[in-house]
Amino acid sequence: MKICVIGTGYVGLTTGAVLADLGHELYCVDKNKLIIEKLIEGEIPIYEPGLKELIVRNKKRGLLHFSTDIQRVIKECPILYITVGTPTKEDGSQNLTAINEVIDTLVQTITSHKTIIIKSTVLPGTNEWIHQTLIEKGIDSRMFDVVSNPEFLREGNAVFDMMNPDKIVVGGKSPQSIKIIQTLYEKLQAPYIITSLTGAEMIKYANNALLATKISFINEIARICDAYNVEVTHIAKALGTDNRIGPYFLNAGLGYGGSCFPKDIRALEYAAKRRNVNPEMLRAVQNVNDSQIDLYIDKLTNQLTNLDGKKITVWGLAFKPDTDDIRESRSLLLIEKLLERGTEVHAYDPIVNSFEPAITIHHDMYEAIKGADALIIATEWNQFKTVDWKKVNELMKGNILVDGRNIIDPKVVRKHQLQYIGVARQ
Ligand SMILES: NC(=O)c1ccc[n+]([C@@H]2O[C@H](COP(=O)([O-])OP(=O)(O)OC[C@H]3O[C@@H](n4cnc5c(N)ncnc54)[C@H](O)[C@@H]3O)[C@@H](O)[C@H]2O)c1
Ligand SMILES: O=c1ccn([C@@H]2O[C@H](COP(=O)(O)OP(=O)(O)O[C@H]3O[C@H](CO)[C@@H](O)[C@H](O)[C@H]3O)[C@@H](O)[C@H]2O)c(=O)[nH]1
Repeated sequence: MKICVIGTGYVGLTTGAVLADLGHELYCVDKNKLIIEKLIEGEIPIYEPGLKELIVRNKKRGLLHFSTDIQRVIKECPILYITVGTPTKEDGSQNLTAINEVIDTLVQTITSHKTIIIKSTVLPGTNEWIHQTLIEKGIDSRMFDVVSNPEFLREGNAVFDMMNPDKIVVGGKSPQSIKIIQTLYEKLQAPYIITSLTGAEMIKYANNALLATKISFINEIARICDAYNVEVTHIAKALGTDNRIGPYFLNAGLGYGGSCFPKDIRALEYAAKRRNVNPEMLRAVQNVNDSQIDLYIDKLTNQLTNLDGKKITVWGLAFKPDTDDIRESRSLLLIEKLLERGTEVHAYDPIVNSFEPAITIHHDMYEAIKGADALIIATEWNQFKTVDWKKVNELMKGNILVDGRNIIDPKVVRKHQLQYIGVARQ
C-alpha cells in the first residue's frame, strides 16, 4: 500500500525512511519545495545519525520517493501521515496553521478512502476537531478515518527510537484504522496502547511533561545539594538504582531545551487552564527551567566580577548532542544573556555553524578558546568529554570552566589549574 508523509522535517523524514526500510512504499512531500528538491538531488537537509544511509538505501530499493506534487501524491496514497510542525505561541496556545493548510489540501484532494494518521503533537481534542472539520468542509465521514499515533523519538537517536519504540500509542475511532497501524508496524516489537483520539494526544504530553519534570526535579535537588556541598551526580546515581525511578533524565545542568519540551509543557499548561485546571506542577517545572541559566551566569559573574568586555567561549550550540537543531537551545538563551551583559561571545559546535544573534563561530574547538576569560560547555557532545585540558589552560587567558552539562570531572580540570564552576559538583 502506498503511504504519503506530509511534512518532511525531523519527524516526517525519519518516518518516511523508517517505514520504507520496513518494506512499505513511501512518498514524502513538503510545502517547502527546496527541501524536496534537495532530497531528490540526494542532499539530506537535517543532521540525524543513520538517517542518510537509510534514505540512500531505500531510494535505491525504489521504496522511498520525494515529490513536490502534493495533491497527486495524496490522491494516489490511501494512507497519509501528517507530520507538520505545531509550534506554540508565547501563551502556550498552539499555532495550527500547518494543520489547517493540510486540512484544506485534503478537502480539495480526497476522492477515495484515506487513513489519516496524525503524528504531529497536538493538544487534547485536536484530532476530534480535525475529524469534525473534514466533515464540516464536505468530506463524507465514510471517506476517511483519523488516527492519532504520536511520536516519541528523540532527536539524535531518531532512527533507533523509531525502529525500537518502547510503545506504540494508537488512538482511533474505527477498529479497521487501528488494524492498519498494526499492519504498518508489524515488524516492530513494542506493546500497543490503544485508546481514544484524545487519550493518545494526552499520553504524548504526559510523557514529555514527566520527563521534563525529572530534569527540573534534579536541577532543584542540585541547588539544595550546592547549599550543603553535596555532589549531585551521586544523588542521581543513587536515585537511578531505584527501579521505580529509573536512571534516565536525572542529569542536572542548564536545563531542557529543544523543539519539544519547552513548547509542549507550555501547551499542556495552556490546555489545563483552558478547562479551569490549575497546573501547579507544570508551572513549577518551567519556573525551575527558566531560572537555570541565570544560576550559572550568577556563578560566573561572582568569579569574573563583571562580564562586560570579557571574552567568553561557548562550546555547543545545538540543543542536545547529535543534532543540528537549535530550536529553543539553551545555548541560544545563554548567549543572549551574555551579549546583554556586554560579553564578546565566541562559539564552537561540531555541527552547527550558523547562529542568530551573530557571534564569532569557530571551526575548531581549541581555536575558539584562544584568549578567552571563561569557557562554558552548553551541550553534552561526546567531543567535550575528552578534552586536552593542558592545552585549554595554555590557550585561554583566564582559567574558568563552566560545565553546564555535568560532563566533566572537576578533579581532572583542577589538576590543570582550571577553576571548575558547576552546580553541586565537588
Ligand atoms: N522533532 C522531534 O523530535 C519530534 C518528536 C516527536 C514529535 N514531534 C512533533 O512532530 C511534529 C513535527 O515536528 P518536526 O520537528 O519534524 O517539525 P519540522 O519543523 O522539522 O518539520 C515540519 C515540516 O512540515 C512542513 N510543512 C508545514 N506546513 C506544511 C503543509 N501545509 N504541507 C506540507 N508540509 C508542510 C514544513 O515545511 C517542515 O518541513 C510537531 O508536532 C512536533 O511537536 C517532534
Ligand atoms: O537528564 C537530562 C536529559 C535531557 N536534558 C535536556 O533535555 C532536552 C531534551 O532532551 P531529549 O529528551 O533527549 O531530546 P528531544 O529530542 O527533545 O526528545 C524529547 O522530545 C521529543 C519530542 O516530543 C519526544 O519525542 C522525546 O521522547 C523526548 O525525549 C535537551 O536540552 C537535553 O539537554 C537534561 O537537561 N537532562
